[in-house]
Amino acid sequence: MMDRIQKALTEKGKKAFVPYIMAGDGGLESLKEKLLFLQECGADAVEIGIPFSDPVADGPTIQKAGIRALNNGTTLRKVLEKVQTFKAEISIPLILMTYLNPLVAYGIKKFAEDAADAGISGCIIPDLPLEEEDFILPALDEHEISLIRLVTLTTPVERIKEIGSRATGFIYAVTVTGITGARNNFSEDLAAFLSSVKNVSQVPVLAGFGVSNAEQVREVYQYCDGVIVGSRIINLFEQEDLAGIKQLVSTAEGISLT
Ligand SMILES: O=P(O)(O)OC[C@@H](O)[C@@H](O)c1c[nH]c2ccccc12
Repeated sequence: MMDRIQKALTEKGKKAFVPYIMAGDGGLESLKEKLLFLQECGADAVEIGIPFSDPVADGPTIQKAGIRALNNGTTLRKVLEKVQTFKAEISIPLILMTYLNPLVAYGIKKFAEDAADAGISGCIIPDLPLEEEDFILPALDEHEISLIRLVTLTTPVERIKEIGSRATGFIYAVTVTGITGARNNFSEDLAAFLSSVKNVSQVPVLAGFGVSNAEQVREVYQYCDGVIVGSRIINLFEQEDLAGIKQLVSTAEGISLT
């Protein structure tokens, strides 16, 4: 059965565009406004980052956004409380990106309950290994929150298969070796990598890390079902370039799935 995320990413028949924003960057008050704007631009889902003091996978742009958010007192609890107040106005799935530590500190069961209450559809937990999923999956399942799993260019084939068979929502294919942030070009192995992930996946495969302009979006669309753009979106919001965001998100329009 398709979950909410999978449905949202496929029902329009076009490639998916999923922006990432850091909750609390620019003040938690701006979160609603940003989400409504991205929804209006045609984003198919939004990934909301929870700021954390040791963000091991984050590049400079996301790290700085995280520091700004932490400095103005943003916490997982405040984000969930805030999103709960305007969830009725958001129709696209919201996916939380958080490291494990804030979840454990919050309490897994309580987190799943409060996230569901805030209308959250999925979670990305980059430092949760496949082998350790069991202590969190039952709580997420109970509240119909999908766990989004990551694969990278260095993930062994057997492991990609295992992830493909467990996948819910979408598979997050990391297109570079290293941290988030803009890149000039992708690995030569990108096409083969994304195709191999697609071959074993029942759910859409979205590529992210280093995708920062329309040309790169179109390039990765050749090999997968959608894209996630973080650092560039954060920069454009910082520059208050809303037209630039609108234009970038609309790259997906008219590019059909398959
Ligand atoms: O910023 P980029 O290069 O566009 O990549 C997306 C990324 O920022 C976002 O999905 C993300 C931010 N932090 C992460 C940590 C792990 C996995 C993914 C993420």
